[in-house]
Amino acid sequence: MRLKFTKMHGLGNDFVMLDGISQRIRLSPEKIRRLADRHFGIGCDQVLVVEAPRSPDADFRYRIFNADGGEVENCGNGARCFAKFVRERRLTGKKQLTVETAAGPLKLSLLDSGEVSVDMGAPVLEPEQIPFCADRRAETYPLEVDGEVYTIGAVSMGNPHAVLLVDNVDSAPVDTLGPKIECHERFPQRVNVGFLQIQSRQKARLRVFERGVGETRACGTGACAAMVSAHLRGLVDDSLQIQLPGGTLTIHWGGPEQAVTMTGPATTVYQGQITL
Ligand SMILES: N[C@@H](CCC[C@H](N)C(=O)O)C(=O)O
Repeated sequence: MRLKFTKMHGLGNDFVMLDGISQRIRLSPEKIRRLADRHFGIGCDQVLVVEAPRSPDADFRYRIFNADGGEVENCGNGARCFAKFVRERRLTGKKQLTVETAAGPLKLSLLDSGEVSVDMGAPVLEPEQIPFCADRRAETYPLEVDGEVYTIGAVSMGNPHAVLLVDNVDSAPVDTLGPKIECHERFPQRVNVGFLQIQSRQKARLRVFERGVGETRACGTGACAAMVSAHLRGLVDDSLQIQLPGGTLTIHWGGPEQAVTMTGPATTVYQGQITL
């Protein structure tokens, strides 16, 4: 199978983008791993496949796969790259788009500044829907790892996130604690793990250990989940600049039941073809 692809990134969270409308794509988990492999393939955190929508209300559908080959529900940086990809590939001329994802429809706007703004929908906080094992919904939960108890927020942005507050993200135990929480038994579908440093009511820093990938340069849904968790704890205002290792996202959230909005860049790196 010969595939045309575009390599893109959102703040360094990188993607192999595939147009599944003008070419036939059949990807096994092994082929996804091959595409994502930084030594034997193209290299990326996620593979995103654009398809025709199933509903007449949507412009497109897309599917997201982690570098480990697993399909996931949602991807914030991928959503921004998708909006730019379909314009650059001339699949649409629209600047306002609705896309179907496994987590439900997303609404996206290509801004005159070149950035993309995404209505990420309302966060899900009910433990069983995250899914997270807890007796009842709470703003924070104690989570025991290797005999030590950490305080976490648990949020779904279509995909599951745990959020821990740290004094300084530079010294946070992302590589050691991240994988332990990712596979913690209380998260039956595993979880993305965010380490959040609050700097002021409008600014924060974040590192994310992503499910199925490891630490990434940025995580869009992770930034949204971090905003929700910090807001629920009363630590931040409705607009937050979140600085990730790869750059800054602006996140807006007005509180429970409201949609989270994420705004940031999407960058095309190169196009190519690969035979799988
Ligand atoms: N990088 C993404 C999230 C991708 C999926 C995640 N690893 C998961 O398993 O849920 C983002 O920008 O949101």
